[in-house]
Amino acid sequence: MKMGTALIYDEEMTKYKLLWVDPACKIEVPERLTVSHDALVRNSLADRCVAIPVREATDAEILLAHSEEYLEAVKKTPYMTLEDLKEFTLQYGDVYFHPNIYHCAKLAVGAALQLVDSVVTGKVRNGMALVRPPGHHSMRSAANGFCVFNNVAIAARYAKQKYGLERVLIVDWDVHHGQGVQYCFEDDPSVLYFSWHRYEHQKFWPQLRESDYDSVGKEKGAGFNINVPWNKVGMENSDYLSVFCHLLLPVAYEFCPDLVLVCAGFDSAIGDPEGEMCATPDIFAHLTHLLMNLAGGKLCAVLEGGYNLTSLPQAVCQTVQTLLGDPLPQPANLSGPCTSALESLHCVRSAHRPYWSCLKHAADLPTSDISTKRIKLAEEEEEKTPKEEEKSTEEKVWPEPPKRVAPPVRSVALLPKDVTCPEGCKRFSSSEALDPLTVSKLRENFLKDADDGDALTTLSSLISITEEMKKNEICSGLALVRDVTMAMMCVVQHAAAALSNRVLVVCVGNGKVPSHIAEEGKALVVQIGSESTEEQKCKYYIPVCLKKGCSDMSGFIQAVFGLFLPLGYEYDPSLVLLVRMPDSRIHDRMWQQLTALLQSFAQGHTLVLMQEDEKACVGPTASSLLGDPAPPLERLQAPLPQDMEAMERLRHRLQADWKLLQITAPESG
Ligand SMILES: NCCCNCCCCCC(=O)CS
Ligand SMILES: [Zn+2]
Repeated sequence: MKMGTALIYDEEMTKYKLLWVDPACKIEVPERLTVSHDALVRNSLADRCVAIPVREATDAEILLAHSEEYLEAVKKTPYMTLEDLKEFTLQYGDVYFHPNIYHCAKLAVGAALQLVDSVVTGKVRNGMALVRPPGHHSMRSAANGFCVFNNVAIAARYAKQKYGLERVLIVDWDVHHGQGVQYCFEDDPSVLYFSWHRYEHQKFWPQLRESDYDSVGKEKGAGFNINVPWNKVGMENSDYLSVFCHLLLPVAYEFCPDLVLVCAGFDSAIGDPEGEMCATPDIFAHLTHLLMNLAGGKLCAVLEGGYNLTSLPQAVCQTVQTLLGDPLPQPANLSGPCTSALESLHCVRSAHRPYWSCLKHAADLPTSDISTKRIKLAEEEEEKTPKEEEKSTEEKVWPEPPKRVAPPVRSVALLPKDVTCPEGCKRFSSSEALDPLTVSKLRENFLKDADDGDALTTLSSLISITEEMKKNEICSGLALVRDVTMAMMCVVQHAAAALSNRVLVVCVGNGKVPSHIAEEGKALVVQIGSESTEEQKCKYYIPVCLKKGCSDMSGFIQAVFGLFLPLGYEYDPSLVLLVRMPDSRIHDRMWQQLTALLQSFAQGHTLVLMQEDEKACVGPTASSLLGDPAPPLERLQAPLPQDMEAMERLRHRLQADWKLLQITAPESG
């Protein structure tokens, strides 16, 4: 049954601010929280959430990540004069104290712990805590980067201690490196910390050598710390999605966490004076969605940074709206990752090759001298060419994120009469008859015997469903049909021709897929099975072969992240047709993961076709279409080398046409 989304916020955390002049700290203002919460209220998102009260963290909880002497020192700050506070602040970097900041810092930790309790006990499915001060820079005995206590690090330790969780994933999409989190867990294999951050070859704050991609963790924790340095500003949506698809998600699924914590900083969004990146607020809807099927959906997002008072609230709303299960926005401007991002991606994948079986086939590191020399050359080159005056971040403009309207009907089911309709789904019965022209075309094009009334009804119903999707009256649907291939042909033909849709067709299992439907590019057909179907005929028909077939979960999930998702994002369809071919042998859990992840595209307009005898799949498919998190896959063993090599060759061949398939910079080959 559908559980809610927690929202944890208390205006007490707005009651501290900078009391003196300090240029480095002036951006960290109370308004960051008020504009974010006001936007959630204004967009009717707050009242759709479960409001959970904050509480103060106890000393014991704070001591999970901090030293006693540090806590004792911070405890004295409420009684300090302004001069004492200034003096006290001097011992730390890029942070300020205030008589009420200790109280607020305890509430920020308490808010994160309340969120963990609500999600882990199942009171809610997921949630977000809007807090300040942020946490990910604070260290065992030091405040830093606006942070006093490490909210998320404490939450991870708390979750493991109180609930006996074995594995916690921390995703830090803030634009700064959460060095405090890295130090906390770098020798701990039970906490996987992933962070991307503005780095500029160590020139950007906090200018730490250990923020680079080669900090992979220590001793038993080797492999469980992943740093993606952004060596240029201006990173866009494509750069973020490429790192998720080709690095974070494969590793995260292999890690198979019991809980996902997000250091949800939005200074990585366009317009932020710290990040100077160009990713638009709607991308956070996709980043959130891509993490929501890990850990059975147990996801806790805790605010970190974010200083542009326009993009911050927009990104917060995009994140919360996705946590609530609303359809995703069409991703904006995917032009393919930039060279610098590809270099970073390549370096990180190579550095982590020894630790993750999904990366075992990552190409070698670009030999270091070439890479640094090339980068030096590139920079000298850049120095020469006069940079056109960059707009300051404050003048940056971007379109309002698109309204994400949930259609009146979430999901329909086209089923034989004897099959019960899953709860939450609406049984589809073609109410209005189709126009006679369409009917006659169906007869002549698709029906083996023209008098097959049932087949005609099924096909015309499928067409009606695609039309109602087009009008956004229905979000998604599933259908049990006698012949999936004929049904697929019919839907693609109609959708591509009549509705000028771009249709992404995902065929799971062997079976002849008439590739002519892909010819003119109105449909992109990807097929995954156990037979190496005839060589890839054209740019729009892409067969993926797994030696052991679709029952091989680790090979399958690599195809999903390494191929299907990047292709889908780049193709940007307005309809997704998911076809379960007869005897595909795919596991239900993998099927549910795929059904959930494909809703990244086409604002969730997914139509699932299954053979009539697969009645048992109706329930699980419906729950994924209704937005329930897919159950976690078991821990994945290594994918077959020959499968990975085949996918590597396929990716290499296709990346010229499909930029999001690239994982290395062009010249490094
Ligand atoms: N503008 C370039 C100078 C860098 N200033 C760094 C100030 C600390 C930022 C910490 C932060 O944002 C936490 S998420
Ligand atoms: Zn930050």
